[in-house]
Amino acid sequence: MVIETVHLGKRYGNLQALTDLNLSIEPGKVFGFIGPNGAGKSTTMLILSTLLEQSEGEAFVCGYNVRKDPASVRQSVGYMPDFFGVYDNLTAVEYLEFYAGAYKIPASKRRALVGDLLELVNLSHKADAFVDSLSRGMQQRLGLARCLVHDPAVLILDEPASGLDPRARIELREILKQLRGMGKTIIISSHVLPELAELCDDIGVIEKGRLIAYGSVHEVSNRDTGQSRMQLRALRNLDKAGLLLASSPYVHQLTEYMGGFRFYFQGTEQQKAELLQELLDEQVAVVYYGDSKKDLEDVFLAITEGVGME
Ligand SMILES: Nc1ncnc2c1ncn2[C@@H]1O[C@H](COP(=O)(O)OP(=O)(O)OP(=O)(O)O)[C@@H](O)[C@H]1O
Repeated sequence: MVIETVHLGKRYGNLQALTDLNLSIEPGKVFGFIGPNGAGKSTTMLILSTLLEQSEGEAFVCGYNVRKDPASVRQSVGYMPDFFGVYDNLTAVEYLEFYAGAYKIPASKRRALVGDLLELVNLSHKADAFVDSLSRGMQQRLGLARCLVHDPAVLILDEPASGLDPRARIELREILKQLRGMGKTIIISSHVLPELAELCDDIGVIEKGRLIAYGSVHEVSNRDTGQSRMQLRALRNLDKAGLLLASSPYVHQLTEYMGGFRFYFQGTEQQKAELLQELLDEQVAVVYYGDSKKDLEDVFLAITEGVGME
């Protein structure tokens, strides 16, 4: 395991911000940490980055104990806080060279390293721009480059997509996919699930300091309700599709939606595949048949509903 927490807990005075957190993240995986504001995501990430000491339990990064061997953990981790300041009067190159120096990268190697990093985060064209003149999306990407200067095995990214417009989010996601392809283990937090669904191997949902769901995106999405929200779009024979769906024992709460239907499917993957085959046999010109993405948000709301309310 690259990251492991064992009965991890954190108290701030009287407030128990994190309770009995047990996580195991394998090498090369992207783990999405989801929860509303104040759930304990940042607290966990700060502990794993050695910037905050836990009150209970243990945490390990690349086999190093965060409390006993923080220097080794820091060499293994690139941490991006949810808010970071950028310095005025520094260009993107100078900014990254400064951090490369802080990580004791030899001066002779810094220029080439910074060039590579800027290319990775699509900022080569802004190398000599002042950092405070960059857009929010570009600053986020520069922040990502900053936490890569020492080539860490693990990236811990606290809400990296917050405050970004859709295009900037997509750009960030593409870069994260590249980093995943390079074998990095990534923990990324968000208070919205759909944003992470595509990127993550596993997700954990945290609420009031407790992990309340943990597993693959698919497992967590279907866990609570035991059913998945589906969407069908078709070009022709929609009336036939409607009749077929309405008569299926697996389909519930069928509604028309954007040139097709939305419905809840209660059944196995095999039964899902058979239903699609029946639609095709009826000459329904299917252009989309799959999970209704937007609804992952509903799942999140359903899972977290009532947690922490006595
Ligand atoms: N330094 C601190 N002192 C006291 N309480 C704190 C401190 N930092 C965080 N908390 C509290 O601990 C709880 C967890 O906060 P945390 O920042 O870990 O949540 P989060 O899930 O990261 O939320 P956000 O998305 O808002 O950052 C919250 O109730 C918060 O108010």
